[in-house]
Amino acid sequence: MSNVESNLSSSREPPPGISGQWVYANSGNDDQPWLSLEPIKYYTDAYIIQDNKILLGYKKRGFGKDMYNGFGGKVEPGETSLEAANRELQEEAGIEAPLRLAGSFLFLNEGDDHTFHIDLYRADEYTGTISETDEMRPEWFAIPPELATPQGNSNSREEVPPIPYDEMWGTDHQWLPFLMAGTPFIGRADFIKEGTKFVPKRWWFGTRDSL
Ligand SMILES: CNc1ncnc2c1ncn2[C@@H]1O[C@H](COP(=O)(O)OP(=O)(O)OP(=O)(O)O)[C@@H](O)[C@H]1O
Repeated sequence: MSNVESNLSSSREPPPGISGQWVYANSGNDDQPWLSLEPIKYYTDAYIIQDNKILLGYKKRGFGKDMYNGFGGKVEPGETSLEAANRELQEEAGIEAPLRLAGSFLFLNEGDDHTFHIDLYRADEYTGTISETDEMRPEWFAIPPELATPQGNSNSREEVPPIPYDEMWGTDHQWLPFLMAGTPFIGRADFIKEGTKFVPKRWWFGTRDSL
């Protein structure tokens, strides 16, 4: 096998920390070394999808400040990941929803003493009134036309802006389409910090037909 072929086939293999039967979906900066895995801390992010729109929150303080993200946070001791996702959705957006696991990924940031394991949840309905909190400002964005479904009311979709990927984590555009399509996914994203910015160093995502 030539070097080019062996690099290509190894970049399609799941990275350290990822196991199970996953089909390669995308990767980037495959020539970069992976960071070394650190002890894992568990986090959640939750997304509401309705009428071909997705609800994101603009983070007003703390980690990820000034970026749009799902509603979520740390899994506290004694909680399951799903319990944490429900609690954080209530705390940060003021709503309740029948969240379902959509995928997960590992996030490493150079120099950090831990690896983030982030479970991503989705619900297609919610109860309560979406409310701005100290931490998050909720806003609706349009699902891209290729992922929009006929069930949704597309008129309201046209009244909101497209997903603001340039104000989100640098690898979100690699996996958020899987969450919106309902395709289970897993992955890993390593970042380096340049000044105050987090820059993707290397990433890999895989999918499968069902969880
Ligand atoms: C590529 N990297 C990433 N991509 C997408 N989302 C990421 C992320 N890295 C962290 N996140 C999310 O950012 C929130 C931080 O949580 P954070 O606010 O610190 O937690 P929590 O609310 O428990 O904290 P406080 O109680 O306020 O300290 C939490 O939803 C977590 O999933």
